[in-house]
Amino acid sequence: MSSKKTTPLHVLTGFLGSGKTTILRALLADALEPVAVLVNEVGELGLDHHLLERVDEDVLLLPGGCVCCELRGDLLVALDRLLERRPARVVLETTGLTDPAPLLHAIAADAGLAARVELRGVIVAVDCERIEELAREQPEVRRQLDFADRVVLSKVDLAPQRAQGVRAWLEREVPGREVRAADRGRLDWHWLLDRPGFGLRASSSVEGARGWLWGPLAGPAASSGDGRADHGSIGYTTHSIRVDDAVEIEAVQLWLRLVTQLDGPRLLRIKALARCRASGATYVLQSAGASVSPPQRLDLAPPDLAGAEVVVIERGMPEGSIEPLLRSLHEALAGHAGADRSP
Ligand SMILES: Nc1nc2c(ncn2[C@@H]2O[C@H](COP(=O)(O)OP(=O)(O)OP(=O)(O)O)[C@@H](O)[C@H]2O)c(=O)[nH]1
Repeated sequence: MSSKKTTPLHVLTGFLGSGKTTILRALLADALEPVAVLVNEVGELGLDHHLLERVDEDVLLLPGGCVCCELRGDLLVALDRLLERRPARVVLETTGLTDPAPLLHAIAADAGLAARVELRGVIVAVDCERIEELAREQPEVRRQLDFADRVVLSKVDLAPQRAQGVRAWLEREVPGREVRAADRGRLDWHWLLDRPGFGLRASSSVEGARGWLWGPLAGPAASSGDGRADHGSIGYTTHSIRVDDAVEIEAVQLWLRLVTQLDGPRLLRIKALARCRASGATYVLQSAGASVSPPQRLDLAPPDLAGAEVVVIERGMPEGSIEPLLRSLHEALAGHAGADRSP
């Protein structure tokens, strides 16, 4: 075991909308030590750092792709930059579509980085309401669970009767994982962060990780031999929209409810930051599949946001459906609630 001082690095993953940012926001609010954060987002418009409500040099954003494939080089540079600030620990929040294997390999294979960080394991956020359906339909979910050291159950308050069943399901599907429930993001940080990871499959940090990363990989989204996640074959598409004028929050929220009723399973994630026309306040509007969250008012609003920024992540929508969907979004942003989606 090395005696050099290394910085604990925690990988926080989980499917789109599973509660990663909520956990991280609670952690940052409670942390008694300097925690640096790297947030990777699929969409080109990075919104998550606003949701963390902490915008400073200890929070770095990596938007526009996945660190497990197209942004791997950027990941290493960004981690290097964060480590320069000598944080007590670093948390990497992946996108919801990340395959942990090539990501962990990229970290372990970079000799400079591997000498400076101690991989403390993979934390997977699991949406209690949706996990079983997601595991059937979205190949990344199984991969993320396969690599989990600790599983955090989120949204237990929305589905308290499901929590016990989800625990039993996890024990059947990925036996031996440590599982705890979060209370709207909050949980025992000592349990989450201070205990060493990779304990289930290997003996110690990076070297140990290397062994199991290159062992046989299970699951339908297995990476290619060179460690690249093939997002192409399970493709997703992102659409980013900006408007300069403030919006009617109710109209956009209604649009969100309508489109997710129609196309929930294919509309993997929609997130909007929007300035309210009536009050001038900034709101986050969002959905994950067919599940729409209530509008959330941001205390720390981005000063340069005059109108709205929206990211739509979809998988498998026919081309002929996208154009009317985006047109109806523009109409909702302009204030026409329930806008017609027909081509
Ligand atoms: N009621 C309730 N809502 C939650 C809980 N955890 C997360 N949410 C809500 O679920 C939605 C998605 O949560 P996020 O934390 O943004 O999920 P995420 O995994 O970071 O999403 P992506 O970064 O887009 O993949 C938000 O509206 C959250 O407020 C919870 O424990 N209870």
